[in-house]
Order: sequence, then C-alpha cells, then structure tokens
Amino acid sequence: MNLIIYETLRLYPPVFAISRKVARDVQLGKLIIPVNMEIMIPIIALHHDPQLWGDDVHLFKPERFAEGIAKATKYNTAAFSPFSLGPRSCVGMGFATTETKIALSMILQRYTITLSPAYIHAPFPQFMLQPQHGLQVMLHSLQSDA
Ligand code: HEM
Repeated sequence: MNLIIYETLRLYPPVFAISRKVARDVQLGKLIIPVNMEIMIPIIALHHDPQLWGDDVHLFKPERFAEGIAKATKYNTAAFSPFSLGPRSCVGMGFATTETKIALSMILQRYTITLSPAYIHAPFPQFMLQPQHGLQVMLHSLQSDA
C-alpha cells in the first residue's frame, strides 16, 4: 500500500508548491539568490521531471518505489517531497499516511472500487491540487446479498 500512496502523492501532490524566504545569499550553480528573496518550490514539477524519473514519468507505476524512495529518485531525495523536507516539513505526515491506510483497508475489505464513467480526469491546482469535477467512483459490495 505504501507504493500506491507514494505514487499517488508523486503524480498528484495535494500541496503542489511551497515557498521559502532565503536566509542568506546562496549560490546555486550559476544562480545567485539574494537574502530575503522569496522563492517558490514547485513540488509538482519535481515530481513530473522526466530527467529525474524517466520517460514513464506520467504513468501511474507504484512499482517504481519497490526498492525505496532513494532508488526511485536516483538518489535525488528532494525529487520526491509531497510533505516537504527539512525542519519545517509536514508534522502530520505519519498521521496522514496511517489514516489513508486505515481508511483504504476498511473500504477494500468491504468493496471493490471502479471509476464512474462520469469521471473526467482534470487535476486542478486551486489552493490544493484537487479533481476539478470531483471524483465519482462506484462501490461494489464484496458481500453477497444472500
Ligand atoms: C496527504 C496529506 C498531507 C500532505 C500532502 C501535507 C503536506 C504538507 C507540506 C508540503 C507541508 C509544508 C508546507 C510549507 O512549508 O509551506 C506541510 C506542513 C504542515 N502540515 Fe501537512 N500535509 C498533509 C497532512 C497533514 C495533516 C493530517 C496534518 C495534521 C494532523 C498536517 C499538519 C501540518 C502542519 C502543522 C504543517 C506545518 C509544519 C511547520 O511549518 O513546521 N498535515 N504539510
């Protein structure tokens, strides 16, 4: 389940960008970033960079994480940061991941899920990344009616 959660967060990071204020002058390659400048870190762009992830970057392939995040990112740890990194990263990461696993386990013990024909795939960045027209699914009970 970890692999599926990682791959979902890679393709559709709810927090698709974060900002940071530069604490001191920094040189990044040929780029000099002056103190106090506010920079935007586009998490979603890092997650969709074919140079980091390969030509199959846009495909949903949970197995890319089978040997861990480091291997999947070719040891560019910052390439996968749905919860941000460092001392101001998400304090709810463990809670959110555990909650997702519990909810999914409870649903999948009782139902199979298929997408509704009404679903239109349109990830939409509005404060958080969200499905623009909702996420219509059909639940089929695993228990027979008898
Ligand atoms: C899938 C679910 C979640 C994602 C993808 C997520 C992602 C993030 C990201 C990227 C940040 C850094 C924001 C920034 O620096 O501007 C953040 C910060 C934070 N998150 Fe989450 N989060 C999630 C769930 C939660 C939950 C469930 C909680 C609380 C129970 C939570 C509490 C926080 C707090 C308090 C911060 C601020 C930490 C700080 O600034 O020191 N998050 N989150």
